[in-house]
Amino acid sequence: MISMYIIDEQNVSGIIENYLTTTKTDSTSFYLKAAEHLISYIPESAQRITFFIDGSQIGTLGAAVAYLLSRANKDLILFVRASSLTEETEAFLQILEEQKAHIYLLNNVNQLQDLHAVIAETHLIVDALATLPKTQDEFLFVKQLIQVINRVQLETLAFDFPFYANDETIITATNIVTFIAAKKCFTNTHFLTAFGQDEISIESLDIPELYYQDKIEAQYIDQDDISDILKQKQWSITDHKYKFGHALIIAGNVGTIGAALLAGEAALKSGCGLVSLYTHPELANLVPLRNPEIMSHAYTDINNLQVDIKRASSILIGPGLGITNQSLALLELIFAQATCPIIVDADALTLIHKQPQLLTTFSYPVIFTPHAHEFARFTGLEIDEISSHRIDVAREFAKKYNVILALKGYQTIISDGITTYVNTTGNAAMASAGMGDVLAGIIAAMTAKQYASLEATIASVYLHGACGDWLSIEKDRVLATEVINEIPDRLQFLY
Ligand SMILES: NC(=O)C1=CN([C@@H]2O[C@H](COP(=O)(O)OP(=O)(O)OC[C@H]3O[C@@H](n4cnc5c(N)ncnc54)[C@H](OP(=O)(O)O)[C@@H]3O)[C@@H](O)[C@H]2O)[C@@H](O)CC1
Ligand SMILES: Nc1ncnc2c1ncn2[C@@H]1O[C@H](COP(=O)(O)OP(=O)(O)O)[C@@H](O)[C@H]1O
Repeated sequence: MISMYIIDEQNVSGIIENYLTTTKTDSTSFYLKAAEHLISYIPESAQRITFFIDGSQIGTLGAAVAYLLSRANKDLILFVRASSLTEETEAFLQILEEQKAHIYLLNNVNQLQDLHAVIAETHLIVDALATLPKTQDEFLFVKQLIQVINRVQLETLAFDFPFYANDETIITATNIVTFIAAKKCFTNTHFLTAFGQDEISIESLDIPELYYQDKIEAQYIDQDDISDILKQKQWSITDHKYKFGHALIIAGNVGTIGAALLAGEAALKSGCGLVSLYTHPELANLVPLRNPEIMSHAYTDINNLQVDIKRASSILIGPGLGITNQSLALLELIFAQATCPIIVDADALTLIHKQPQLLTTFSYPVIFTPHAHEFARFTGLEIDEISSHRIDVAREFAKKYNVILALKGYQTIISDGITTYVNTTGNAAMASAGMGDVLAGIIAAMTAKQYASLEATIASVYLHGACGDWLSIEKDRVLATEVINEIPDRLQFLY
């Protein structure tokens, strides 16, 4: 993990400025001290180095590193993209100019034609750009600049984050050193596809958390967080099954009874005391043949269902349920009568979209677990919009509907609208049918065991991914049932 906290990349300059002003730190000394650390990221073998800097504080860090490198007799070319520079950058550039570094002001598209040839002669690119384009002209300029830089295919060190024009046009950095904390752009799907966490190092710049705590957008979940959550519940040798909670699951249909079984089995393996499954009338009798621990009923048995709704300590609705009027009626019944946390997954997410008034009436915790496609269907947002702003869209949705949202995928985002978490477990070997049904079953168990809903969701998402990571050490593909069987061991390990 690179850092626990995630901040917006556009806040870094302000945080540095505020820190320098508040602490009355001498800014030149600050940048030079930071540059002394940063210089260790420059390979010894790179003799000719191209810098791209701008008017941001990141640009100043670039200029400070260039200044130190010029004293080490490196050959430097600096391209400066800015209408105004910080005082410190101006001062560093003045010295660099005196020391015969090549400095070019980069403000004209025509200059880009010759840029490729100039950069190609060097051994390393340092991307110290951080000011995102504000106008269409700037955007077009930056886009072309990035394309030229990427075409050279040189080793590229990015300061803070690889500079980007949009999701498709990002500097293809080979190394990233990020400042203060991790950056929000790192959680976007395009970035996650382009860069691995291994390529990212962090330098705190010795700025204490106090100076950015109000800018924290999200935090990565780590193993210690999960252990702390799990340890909140200690079980006694005299406990009976009701102490471990009763999960009520409404799931499955003709052709998708598997989803219901996966959720039910996952709930049991996650330590739930009892699981009651309500499913399609033709399938209810088949459930015990596969899993005798699960109590199964037809979802048309409304009298029994109403009793179980009152007895349940968590209710999961949706996996494989089907998008039918019957399912919608069940959803309405649950929302009307529940007194415990509800997990809304899969088809129930699609159905609830048709009855949004349900989301204005509940008084118990509600947990939504959409994948990106289900989330797009619900919100009307484009998949691209979701992929580019995963933290923002998850937080805003959770806040708007007063629910806990787990936006699934690589690095699942979990938010209650106030605090947002980014999961650090799970991998593409888990991209197989029924994997989300298993997660829903784990969350049903954790909430049934009376963990607070947000903490139950975080712990479940982490545990689910940890099972997948463990299994994928020896396998390229991981099945949903394999994850279920791994749950008890991983759970014990995390305790
Ligand atoms: N054994 C069983 O009984 C099983 C039963 N199941 C049950 O089936 C029901 C339907 O669930 P479902 O998610 O497959 O279909 P649905 O919501 O219509 O989405 C379809 C489109 O969404 C997309 N997409 C899909 N996943 C995505 C992702 N992770 N992240 C992003 N996008 C994703 C993809 O579109 P694409 O990206 O290819 O354009 C795809 O074409 C549900 O009740 C479930 O519980 C399944 O769990 C399987 C095992
Ligand atoms: N590439 C991936 N990296 C990490 N986790 C993944 C990846 N692909 C899928 N998963 C996880 O697997 C689960 C898939 O859920 P979902 O798409 O609802 O599956 P299904 O509908 O088949 O049950 C989610 O928890 C998701 O986070």
